[in-house]
Amino acid sequence: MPAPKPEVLDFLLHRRSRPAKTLGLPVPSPDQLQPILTAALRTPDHGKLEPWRLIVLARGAMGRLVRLAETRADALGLDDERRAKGRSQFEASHLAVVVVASPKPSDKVPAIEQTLSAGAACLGLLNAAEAAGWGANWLTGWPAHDRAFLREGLGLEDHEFVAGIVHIGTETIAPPDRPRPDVASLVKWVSE
Ligand SMILES: Cc1cc2nc3c(=O)[nH]c(=O)nc-3n(C[C@H](O)[C@H](O)[C@H](O)COP(=O)(O)O)c2cc1C
Repeated sequence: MPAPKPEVLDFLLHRRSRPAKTLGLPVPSPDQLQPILTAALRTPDHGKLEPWRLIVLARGAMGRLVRLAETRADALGLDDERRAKGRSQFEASHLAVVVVASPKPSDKVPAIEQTLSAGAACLGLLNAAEAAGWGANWLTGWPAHDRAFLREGLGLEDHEFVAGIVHIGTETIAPPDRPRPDVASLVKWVSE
């Protein structure tokens, strides 16, 4: 049995996101981000298909994405609230990592399992960022589901999609934790 790592278990018992709009400067440097990305991609992956890839959005990319979100909101006829939501995550962000689900053709590994692996990479990214002392938040929003935004803004191919846009930065305030699940009501033990 591997040696217990109580500090790691304690971390997992208390890990939490920080709202993207409360994340400020500084953000991780490329060198600081590298182990976080490496940890994120050390994710369970049935068949070693690597059905994901990452796009790091630096501050310089955000203005272009804000403008594209505006253009797409016009094209889609979105109301002011939806328009502002689509824009705001890029407006407020200094650094984000897009986890792109990039499914691979496989007779053995169903598409859903490849999607789950991409989701696991998102959680790995969140946890690694927090473990490294940063705040992070996993968002999507309508632009993450808009094919034109994905193609023009992020260069995704048509078979690819966004599993998550994980914003990373420095915590400025610590809002109260959200209520957590009642574990007993969600776990069933089966013994025979
Ligand atoms: C796939 C996915 C997409 C999400 N997209 C959004 C979003 O667009 N906007 C939002 O406010 N929260 C979104 N959330 C929820 C946030 O990540 C939220 O902060 C998170 O559930 C808090 O969880 P934690 O504190 O356990 O990390 C999303 C969560 C998941 C799993």
